[in-house]
Amino acid sequence: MTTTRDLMILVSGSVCVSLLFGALIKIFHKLWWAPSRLQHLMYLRGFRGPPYRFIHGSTKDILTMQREAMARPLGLSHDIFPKLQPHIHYWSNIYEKNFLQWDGPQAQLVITEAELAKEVLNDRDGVYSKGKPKASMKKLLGDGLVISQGEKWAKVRKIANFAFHAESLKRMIPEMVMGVESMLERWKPLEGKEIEVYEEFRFLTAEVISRTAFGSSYLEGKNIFEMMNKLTLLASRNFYKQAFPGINKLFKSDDQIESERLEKRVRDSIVELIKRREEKVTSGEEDNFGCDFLGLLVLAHHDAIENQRISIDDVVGECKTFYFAGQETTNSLLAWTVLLLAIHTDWQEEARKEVHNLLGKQNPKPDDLVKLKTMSLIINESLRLYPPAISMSREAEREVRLGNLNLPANVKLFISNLAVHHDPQIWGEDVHILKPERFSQGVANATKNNIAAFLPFGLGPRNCVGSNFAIAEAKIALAMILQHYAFTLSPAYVHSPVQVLTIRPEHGVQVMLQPI
Ligand code: HEM
Repeated sequence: MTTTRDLMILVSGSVCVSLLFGALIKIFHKLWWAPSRLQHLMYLRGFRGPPYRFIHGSTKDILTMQREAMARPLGLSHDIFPKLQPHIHYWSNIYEKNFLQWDGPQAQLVITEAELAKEVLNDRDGVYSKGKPKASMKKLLGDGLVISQGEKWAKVRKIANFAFHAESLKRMIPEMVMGVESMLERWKPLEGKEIEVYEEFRFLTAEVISRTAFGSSYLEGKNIFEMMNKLTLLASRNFYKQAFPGINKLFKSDDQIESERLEKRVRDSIVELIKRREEKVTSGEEDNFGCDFLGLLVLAHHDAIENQRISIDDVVGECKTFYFAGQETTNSLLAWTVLLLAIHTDWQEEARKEVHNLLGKQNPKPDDLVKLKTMSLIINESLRLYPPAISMSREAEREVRLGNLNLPANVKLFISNLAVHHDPQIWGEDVHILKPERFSQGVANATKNNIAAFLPFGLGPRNCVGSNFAIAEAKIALAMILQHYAFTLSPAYVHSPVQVLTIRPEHGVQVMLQPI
């Protein structure tokens, strides 16, 4: 005879089975049915690319190709596109210049054509959003300016534009000069010897962003930078990792646990920084929060109008974003430019001549920077060959016509500016050769009026808010180095650009330093 207990077991058993069945159907739909159907639709619309593979999409192939490319020696060649984005180099050759790949179950149109990149980045109809960030990127950058969208983005972008506009930048120049002076002081014992500059520029760029944006020093923010550096490594290592839905919530990988721990510690340290700034006002030591970026953020956090206020987590997210974006990128630009000048000593001499004619032994002043024309050509060519940020991501919010393609809604877009910068059809057969003179008649002339052919700082409403800051810092550092030193490449240098979100020299950049 069936008891009530048996009945309950039967009912709860069937509920469990139907829940499990429902979950399986959902997973099957997400990981197989939806991508397969979308793939079919996109093939019919003329999109080509590697076929979708269960769960992983194209990511396993991408990781394999990247591993193989990293193992191939590069010599001293500047032909870095096949090394850093081997899958894009390969697939854009065998399919189409703009092809379809799969970031796990998500369709992703890879764009290597300048015209399409321009259309997406300019986003005249407001179709292309930044999309949902990967969890690891969110841990690194919070919901800061690089990631945020809509009103929240617009509010902070206004603050950042103000904090880094030309007049504010002028006030930052002396801090930049001071940072370079202390770096050159550190270099004195190494005169006539080998020096590794990537690490040197890490300290410099960290010191400069700390002083100019956060009113502190590298030493004060040291633990934040160290933790951000670890988070960067973890975010980069897990960029293409895919997991079965739900599994990553039940079983966290060591990297996830470590990222969560670091995320919390970074938050605590930044909240401390914010509190110290607030206390200066509450204790009467200062009558405002300050006019640097942190001061403006804290002010926005205390806005009298409630719906204008930004939360403490927003302030933390922006600080993380600027600690990262303000340091890693310029660090990379400086290291690659010094490498190029160490190899191409004729251009080093040209740049030094210009610096001597303009500045003699004086430190650069704000108005001098625009007059360093040869330096601008060299920096542009360095940014073309070794763009610190080699890609940009977007998502189509709705169905849209892109070039001659009909793009379905919710497809991700991956723009490879590295591919565009290394495209011989745009730059000519000497595309991999350092030729700063390409830019001598201006960027428009170098790109034959195709403005999206040169995208080191992006384009359109989401372009880089710190581009002038980065160029000013790079010019000051290079000018002051050239005033004091000549340098050649050390025999110890091994050319191995690697992507750890930005492009880094895997083994550093070693140069021999000769005082002049
Ligand atoms: C050589 C140095 C730099 C390079 C190559 C670079 C590159 C870029 C690129 C390509 C973008 C556009 C991303 C996209 O469209 O998705 C971007 C955005 C951004 N950059 Fe930079 N950047 C540099 C320096 C800096 C500095 C020094 C700062 C801060 C002081 C900064 C802060 C930002 C921020 C906050 C954004 C997001 C802007 C927005 O979405 O509104 N960058 N950067």
